[in-house]
Amino acid sequence: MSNLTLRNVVKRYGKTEVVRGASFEIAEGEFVSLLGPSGCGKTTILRMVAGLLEPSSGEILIGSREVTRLPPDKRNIGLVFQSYALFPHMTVFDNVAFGLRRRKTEAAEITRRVNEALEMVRLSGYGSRYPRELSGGQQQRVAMARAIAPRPSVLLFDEPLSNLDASLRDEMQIELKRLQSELAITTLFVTHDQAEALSLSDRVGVMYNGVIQQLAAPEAIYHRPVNAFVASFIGKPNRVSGVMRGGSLALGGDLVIRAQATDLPDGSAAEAFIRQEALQVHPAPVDAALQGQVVLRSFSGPLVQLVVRLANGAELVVDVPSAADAAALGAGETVWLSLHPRDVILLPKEV
Ligand SMILES: Nc1ncnc2c1ncn2[C@@H]1O[C@H](COP(=O)(O)OP(=O)(O)OP(=O)(O)O)[C@@H](O)[C@H]1O
Repeated sequence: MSNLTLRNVVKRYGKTEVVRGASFEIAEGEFVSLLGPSGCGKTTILRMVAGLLEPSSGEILIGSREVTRLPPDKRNIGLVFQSYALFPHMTVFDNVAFGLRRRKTEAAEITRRVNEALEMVRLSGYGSRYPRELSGGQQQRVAMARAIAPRPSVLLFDEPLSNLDASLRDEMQIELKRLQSELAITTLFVTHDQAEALSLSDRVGVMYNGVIQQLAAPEAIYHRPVNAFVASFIGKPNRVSGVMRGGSLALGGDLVIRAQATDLPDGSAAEAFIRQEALQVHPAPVDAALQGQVVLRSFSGPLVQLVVRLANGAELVVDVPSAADAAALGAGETVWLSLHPRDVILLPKEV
């Protein structure tokens, strides 16, 4: 086991920088996800760590060993891809044994480690099957067993669950979390699925445009985003613009959003990001609430979603638990929205 360090890693194609100076460290046993929209550069980072792509500049270290220009098989990493990439003509046992045989591990030790790895992914007894005789989820577990059997220093996952259907993906997420915490292997996980990244990771790096915008614990990413990209990418919150007046955001008319202490100067343009679950709906006026009108109501089972239009034309989406009184409100009704100042994320307006 080792930590993984990237120092100012850049990848350039022609004049385009697709990774612009990535610097971060993953501690021993830590699980870090890179999360971002398609094309942001997350897979490129993973492939450089794996040794499948050479950085244009910068350094990659596993433990204290510099591996920047070493081939993949000299890095002691385990790789799991979206496509499983199992060898179709080999049994499950031989697939899992592959890395160990390449290292000339002794036969008895191979058998022991393959069985141990298959047990860890709950596939004991499947050793003599071929990949085509397994479900997608089982094949992905074989791929995981193959990655962990040689006891790598670092595990790399490239969207490993995105080929699985939704219920299997949830199940595999729990499996993966269990496996990683049992093995405590340093892990870099690439995904575009924010729920997956938030629920699995010790820290999440949100990427956009070749830059890691914020690398922090899931709660910090969700509640204390550092910029508008992170705030709007995670959870798709409501977003309203205004001007700072006495520590609150004035939206125009007499609409004001109170926030917690902020260092944004009075008179500056700012945006408030408000999660849909942070707003409370009232059928009658309450203190410091925003008055509006319900323009849309949709029922989704556990939640009713209301779209409320404020006097300035801004529309806010509110999630109301189905069992709450406010869930009975319908289009056309006048409502008041309240929220706690701590639930308002205020950021300077980006131009
Ligand atoms: N060989 C290449 N030549 C030129 N540009 C490339 C090459 N490979 C990747 N890119 C570009 O690098 C950028 C980052 O790609 P990357 O695969 O890392 O994105 P990603 O965030 O993993 O997206 P996805 O989730 O779609 O895989 C993209 O804009 C892509 O078009």
